[in-house]
Amino acid sequence: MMNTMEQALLVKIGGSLKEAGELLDEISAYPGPLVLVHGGGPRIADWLNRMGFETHFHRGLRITPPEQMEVVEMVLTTLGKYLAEGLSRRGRPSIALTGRDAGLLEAQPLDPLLGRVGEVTTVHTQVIHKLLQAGLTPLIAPIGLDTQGPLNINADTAAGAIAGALHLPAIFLTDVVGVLRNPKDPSSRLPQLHQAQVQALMQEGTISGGMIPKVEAALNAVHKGAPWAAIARGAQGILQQVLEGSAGTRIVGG
Ligand SMILES: Nc1ncnc2c1ncn2[C@@H]1O[C@H](COP(=O)(O)OP(=O)(O)O)[C@@H](O)[C@H]1O
Ligand SMILES: CC(=O)N[C@@H](CCC(=O)OP(=O)(O)O)C(=O)O
Repeated sequence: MMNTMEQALLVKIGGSLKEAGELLDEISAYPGPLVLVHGGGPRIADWLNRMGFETHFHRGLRITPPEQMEVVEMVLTTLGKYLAEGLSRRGRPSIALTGRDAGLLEAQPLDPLLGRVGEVTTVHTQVIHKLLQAGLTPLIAPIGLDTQGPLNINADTAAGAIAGALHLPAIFLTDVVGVLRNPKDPSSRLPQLHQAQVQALMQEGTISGGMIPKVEAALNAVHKGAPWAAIARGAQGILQQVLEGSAGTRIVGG
């Protein structure tokens, strides 16, 4: 049987994670192949604010007027380069990509009312496989492409689509220990959820804000072919703990 620590994984790095150094130590030390997707919501908000733009969310998605898309793309691209450098320095050579590179993420607008917000329609997995074969870790920023140009894709949504296309387990690292029964009580972690339970928690409002795209992405990954998906807090030792089932919330099919 394959050693669990050599299991290939997709890991989504949440933009809410502030301790990037410790997290990069953890991710770079993982002994198996990794495909990484990163967010950057707080940094995007900061730059939009500095540029004098107002930002609004609808169900966890940033409404992105075309004139704000350039800022979103600049922030995510720069952040990807910074993270790739940090991982490479720690001994895991990594390449930062966006969906524009080699046509990686084909996308379509989600709803005209959300502006340049997109969803992934096709993941061109070949480029990911080629990088992995070359011993390089792909680190993907959630920018997709349609005929009009780049689209802002929620990083969880992008990670779910990519994990599904690659049939890889997905771990969404964020700033909470998992899905909480009471969002104010970190000891109320729900260890495992299936689709109907997730939907009930969304309907009653227990799952809200940025947790909505995360659970929806986890469900989508599982529907598209990922064996499972988990939501966990980015911390030292977390990947092993999630693989063992001792941390996070695991989302399963059915
Ligand atoms: N039921 C819930 N359990 C845990 N977190 C929740 C829940 N409902 C909403 N949240 C919120 O979701 C946040 C995580 O989403 P987000 O801030 O978008 O993270 P990231 O930037 O890592 O993608 C948590 O910090 C918490 O405020
Ligand atoms: C459409 C949409 O919401 N895009 C996100 C992309 C970044 C992201 O998802 O970052 P986190 O992982 O930090 O949330 C945004 O503009 O914030």
